[in-house]
Amino acid sequence: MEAGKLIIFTGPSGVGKGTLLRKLLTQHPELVLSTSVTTRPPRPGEINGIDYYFVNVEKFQQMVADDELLEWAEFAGNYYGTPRLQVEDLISQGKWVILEIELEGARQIRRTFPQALQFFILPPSLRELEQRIRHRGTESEEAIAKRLRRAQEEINAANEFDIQIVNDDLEKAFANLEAALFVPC
Ligand SMILES: Nc1ncnc2c1ncn2[C@@H]1O[C@H](COP(=O)(O)OP(=O)(O)OP(=O)(O)O)[C@@H](O)[C@H]1O
Ligand SMILES: Nc1nc2c(ncn2[C@@H]2O[C@H](COP(=O)(O)O)[C@@H](O)[C@H]2O)c(=O)[nH]1
Repeated sequence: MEAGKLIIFTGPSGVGKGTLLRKLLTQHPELVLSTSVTTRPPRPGEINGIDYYFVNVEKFQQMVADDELLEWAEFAGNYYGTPRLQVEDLISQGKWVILEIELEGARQIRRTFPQALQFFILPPSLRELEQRIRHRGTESEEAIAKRLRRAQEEINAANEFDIQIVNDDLEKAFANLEAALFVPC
């Protein structure tokens, strides 16, 4: 059986991680996106167990205490984490598993899975990043402000990651992502 692989996908909120990943999964259905646990309330249209496992703070803290999360972090007022079992099972089955996570979680994974392939997605500018978050229309003003405050700190950490991709033109960014992911060995 081919060896499984862990792939980290990080970058500031609104940069287009989810957009790139949806395209990647459509074209490469053999890849698996890990479903995270979060205390953030669902956005309209989000489905429990598909977009996230939506839990309350007590349940999240219990999962942390029981060591059920591979990594976790607080981000813009909510908790997010990666269920350990699901990821470990998939990797042992030889799957390539993608984690779409924020910076602190990515750093934790880097320590525990140094072999993970790490992507950092950059915006063409902070101004464009702000426009993308606003146009998405999913966050309150307060949440947008929190996410943008965090964005600069995240961008400053881009060089910690193996591969940086600027998501300016979507098709170009996607081609760079595919090329880096499926590099011939
Ligand atoms: N290359 C691009 N050019 C213009 N708009 C884009 C591009 N990529 C993504 N977008 C748009 O930017 C918005 C944010 O994208 P997306 O939700 O994928 O970001 P994200 O990084 O997954 O955010 P979060 O971390 O908050 O989940 C969406 O409205 C999306 O359509
Ligand atoms: N550390 C983790 N970060 C995660 C996880 N799942 C998602 N995220 C990141 O949180 C922010 C906000 O997400 P949103 O859905 O509220 O916009 C974003 O950067 C995600 O990548 C996780 O399991 N662990």
